[in-house]
Amino acid sequence: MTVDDREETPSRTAPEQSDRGSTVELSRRRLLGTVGAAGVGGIALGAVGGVAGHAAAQSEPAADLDSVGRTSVPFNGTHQPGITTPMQARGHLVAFDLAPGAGRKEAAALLRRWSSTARRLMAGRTAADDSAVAFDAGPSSLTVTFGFGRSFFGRTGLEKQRPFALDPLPAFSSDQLDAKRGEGDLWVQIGADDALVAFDALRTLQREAGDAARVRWQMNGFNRTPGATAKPMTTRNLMGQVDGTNNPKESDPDFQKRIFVPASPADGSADPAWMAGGSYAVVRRIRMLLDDWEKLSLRDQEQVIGRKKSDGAPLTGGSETTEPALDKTGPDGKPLIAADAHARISRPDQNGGAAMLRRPFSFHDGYDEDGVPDAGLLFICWQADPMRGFVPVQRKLDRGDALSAFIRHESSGLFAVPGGARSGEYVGQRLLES
Ligand SMILES: C=CC1=C(C)c2cc3[nH]c(cc4nc(cc5[nH]c(cc1n2)c(C)c5CCC(=O)O)C(CCC(=O)O)=C4C)c(C)c3C=C
Ligand SMILES: [Fe+2]
Repeated sequence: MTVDDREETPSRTAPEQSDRGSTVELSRRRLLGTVGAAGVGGIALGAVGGVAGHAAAQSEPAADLDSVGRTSVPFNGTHQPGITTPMQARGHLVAFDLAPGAGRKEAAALLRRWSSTARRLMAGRTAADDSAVAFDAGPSSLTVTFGFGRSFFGRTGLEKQRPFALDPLPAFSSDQLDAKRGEGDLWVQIGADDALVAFDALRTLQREAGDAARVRWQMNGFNRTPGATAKPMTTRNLMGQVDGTNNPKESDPDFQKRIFVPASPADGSADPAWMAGGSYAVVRRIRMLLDDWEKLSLRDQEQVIGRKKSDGAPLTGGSETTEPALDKTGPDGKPLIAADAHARISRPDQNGGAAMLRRPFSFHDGYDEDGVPDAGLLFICWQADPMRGFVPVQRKLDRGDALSAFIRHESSGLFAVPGGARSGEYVGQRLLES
C-alpha cells in the first residue's frame, strides 16, 4: 500500500532556492490536481484521505505569508529532510516506544500515517480537523525526520534487518546518562522557523501515534531565527561561541560518502539495502555548566575552544573561515591553539579522518532550585557510520578535551534514519515491507 502523494510538491522550495515574491506559488501539478477544483487561498478541498483512514479535508497554505512562512522544504527526496536543511529556529525531538502488543503491522501503519501527515504539514496544508495552532503561518520550513532505534527491530521481528551500525555506542568515562531520556524504538526530529508550526507538528504526530506507540522522552530546542542577521551567519550556542564553522559542506567531494549511506550499498556492505540514502543520527543532551563557564575570562574561554568568541576565527589569526595554523607558537613557545583545545582535537585530521555533520539545537528547560540553568546543547550529528564519525571523536574528547569541565552528557540516542520517501512511498517502507 502506498501513501497518497498527490500533494508532494511544495509551495516553495528551500530558502536558497526561493524567490521573494509575496504570493504563494502553486505548482502546475497542484493547480491541475487539486486547486482547480476548489480555488486558491485557504479553501478546503474536500476529502483527500486514502491513508489509513485519514480523510480530513485539506486546504492550501495561507495566502498572506511573508518569506519565513512561505518557505517550504520538500518531503520526498533521496534523503529525508532535516539533515542538510539549513538549521531552523525551533526544534522538537521526540522518541516513542511501540505499545505492548504493537508489532510490524502497527509500525507500518503508523509510519504510513506519519509520512502522509508530515508531507501535508511540510507543504503548509492544514486539515479541517487540525487544531488551528499552525493556521496563518504557512510551512515555515517545517521538516519532519523519522528514525529507528535498536530496540525497534526486536519489537517488530525485523532483527535480521537491523544494521550493525546500531550496535550500542561505547560508554565514555564522562557520561552521566539518564536511560529514561535516551534511545527509544522510534525517533522523530521536527524543525521549523515558526514555534507554533513546530509545536503543531509535534502534537499532531503524537496524537496520530494513537494506540500504536507512546512517548518515551521529548526535548525542545532553538536556534537563531533566520533573517535576524543581515546576511546568513553561523549560529551561536549558549556559551556564546560561533558553533558550526567547520562542518562538512555539501560541496565537499566526500560529503555524500561521509554523511549518507550510498544509494546502492555495494555488495558486502555492512548496511542493509533499506538504508540506501539514509544516515545515522547520534543525539546527546549535553548540559552546559554555565555558572562555571561564565567565571572564566574571555581569554581562557577562547583557549578552551581554540577560536575567538567575537567572530569564531582561529586563535592563530584570520577570519572565521581561515584554516587554523595548528603549529604556530606564541612568544612563550607554546602553541597558540592549545593541545587540548576542543576545535583542535575534534578535527578529522586528528581522528583518522572521522567526520560528522553537526546540526544541533540549544535548549533551556528553566532553572533548578539553586538557580542553576538547565541549559545546553541538543547535540545531533549525522554520519554514514557512527564508528567513523561520532565514536572516535567522542573517544578523543573524553580523554582530554578542555571543554569537558564545562559540559555534562546527560542522555544519548542512536538512530537509523532511512533514505527519503519516494513519490507514493512512506518513510521506512523498504524496511517494513521487505
Ligand atoms: C563528539 C563530537 C562532538 C561533541 C560531543 C561536541 C560538543 C560540543 N562542541 C561545542 C562547541 C564547538 N565545537 C566546535 C567544533 C567541533 N566540534 C566537533 C565535535 C563535537 N563537539 C567537531 C567535529 C568540530 C569541528 C572540528 C573541526 O573540524 O575544526 C566549535 C568550533 C567551531 C566549529 O567548527 O563549529 C565549537 C565552538 C560545544 C559547546 C559542545 C557541547 C556542548
Ligand atoms: Fe564541538
